[in-house]
Amino acid sequence: MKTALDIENLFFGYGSTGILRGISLQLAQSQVVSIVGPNGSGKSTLLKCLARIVKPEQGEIRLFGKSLNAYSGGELAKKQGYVPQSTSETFPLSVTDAVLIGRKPHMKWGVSDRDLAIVGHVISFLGLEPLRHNYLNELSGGQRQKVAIARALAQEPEVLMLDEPTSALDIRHQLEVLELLKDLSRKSGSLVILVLHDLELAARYSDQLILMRQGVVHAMGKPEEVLTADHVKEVYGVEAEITEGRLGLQILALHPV
Ligand SMILES: Nc1ncnc2c1ncn2[C@@H]1O[C@H](COP(=O)(O)OP(=O)(O)OP(=O)(O)O)[C@@H](O)[C@H]1O
Repeated sequence: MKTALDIENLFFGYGSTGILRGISLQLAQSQVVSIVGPNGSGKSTLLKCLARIVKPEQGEIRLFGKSLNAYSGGELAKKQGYVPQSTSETFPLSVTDAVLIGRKPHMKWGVSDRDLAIVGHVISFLGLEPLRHNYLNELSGGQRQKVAIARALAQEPEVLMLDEPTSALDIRHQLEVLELLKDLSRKSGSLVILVLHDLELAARYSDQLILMRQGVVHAMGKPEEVLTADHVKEVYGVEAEITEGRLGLQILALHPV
C-alpha cells in the first residue's frame, strides 16, 4: 500500500515546553489509524502538526512524498481534511451551506451540480437530512459535530484527520460514524486518522493504533499488539484485564496502580 504520510523525527513544543519528542511514523493509505493515550500525551498536538495547524520545531512531514510545507493552502485542502476537537461554530449558516464549504477547495467558478450532489449525499449519509435547512446555532452539540464531519467528508480528502469525532455523540451515532469512516478508508482508499479515548472502539474500528505517552510513541501496530495489559499499565497506570471478545478486544480496567 502506498505511503500517505511519512513523519520523521518530529519535535514540537508550546513555548519552551517540549510536547512532541522525536516522533517517526509511516502511515499507508486505505486504513484507519487511531491515536490513543492519556490526557496531555500530545495526541491533538500531533494531529495539528499533521494538519499544518502548528509548525514543528524539528523534523519532516511528507504527504504523498512531498514536504507538507511545499503544498499551497489550496493544494493541501484538496488532499487533507481536519476536524478539530470541538466545534463551537454558531454562525447563522444552514447545515447545507456549512457542508458546502467543504467543497470550496474543488470549486472553480461556482457551485457545480457535482458539488451539490456530494453535499446532498454526505448529508443523507450522516442522517442530517431533516436538519438540512436548520442553522448551526439551532443544533445540539452532537448534531454540530456531525456537520463538521460531513463538511470534511464533502471535501473528499485522501487523508482525513478527526480529533475525538465521537465525543459528543450517543452510542448509536458513535458506531455509525466509525462504521462510515472505516467504510471510507476501504472504498475510497483514504487514510483516516482519529484521536480516540475509548480504547475498545479504537481497537474495533482501527487497523492500527498509535499509543502515545508523554510526547513519544510508546507502541504502534495492530490493536491486539498495542493494547496489552503491560502497555495499559505502563501508559495509563491502570491494571487491566484484556480479552478477545465477539467484536474485538474487551478491556476491563480494574484499578489504578
Ligand atoms: N495552545 C497551547 N498552549 C500551551 N500548551 C498547550 C496548548 N495546547 C496544548 N498544550 C499542552 O500540550 C500538552 C499536550 O496537549 P494535547 O492537547 O496534544 O494532548 P492530548 O493527548 O490531545 O490530550 P487530551 O486527551 O486531554 O485531549 C498538554 O500538556 C497541554 O497542556
